[in-house]
Amino acid sequence: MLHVLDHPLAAHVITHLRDKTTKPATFRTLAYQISLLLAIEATRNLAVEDKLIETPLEPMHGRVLAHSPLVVVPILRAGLGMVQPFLDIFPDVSVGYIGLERDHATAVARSYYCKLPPLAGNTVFLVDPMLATGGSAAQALTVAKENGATAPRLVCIVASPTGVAEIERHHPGTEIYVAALDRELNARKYILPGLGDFGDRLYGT
Ligand SMILES: O=P(O)(O)OC[C@H]1O[C@H](OP(=O)(O)OP(=O)(O)O)[C@H](O)[C@@H]1O
Ligand SMILES: O=c1cc[nH]c(=O)[nH]1
Ligand SMILES: [Mg+2]
Repeated sequence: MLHVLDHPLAAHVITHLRDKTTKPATFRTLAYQISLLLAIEATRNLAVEDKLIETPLEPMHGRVLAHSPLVVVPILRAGLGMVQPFLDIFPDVSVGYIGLERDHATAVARSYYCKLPPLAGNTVFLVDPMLATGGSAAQALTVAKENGATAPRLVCIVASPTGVAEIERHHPGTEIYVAALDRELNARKYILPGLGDFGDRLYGT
């Protein structure tokens, strides 16, 4: 199922990310901000448990996160720009890495790295800012499942309708969280209107 962020702050941040005059340092800050909003949305249904505490005035039953380790898996390299908010807000999180690179001519993703902690029984978030043809994310979901993930969630900043359809075709039922669903792909399989090459804009390459 596709979830599209619906929040004025998300709209504000994504517009500045798209703006071609935004420089890498600002781009990285904005990537952090939008990923934080996505992390909050994608964890809306995490389990909580009761905890008896005392405020300075009286005892009360509060709620805290139940023990449910999270694993965040960026798809290198651009996905690295989405990891930090997960590390900052969740107490019990580990990080895995899947390296995939699209061929510039064919747009087909090639795997060059994989290092994953145990995924079985954990809540797994694959993070990659751009869901274009969907080829990279579909491959990464397959790898995550082969390594024990049961229902890995996909968290992206900008998605194309083609990419969403590709995920639904290969991995039906995947929860997909995006900040924006854009119009289409161009002939070079870039998202329109999109924001250009995320990895290049993040790292100034
Ligand atoms: O949906 P797809 O058509 O597969 O395209 C999306 C992929 O392309 C980009 O990565 P890229 O291959 O440019 O590598 P990079 O992150 O190292 O720049 C992006 O970060 C996704 O991983
Ligand atoms: O529009 C796109 C498509 C793939 N990768 C990007 O960085 N941007
Ligand atoms: Mg790139």
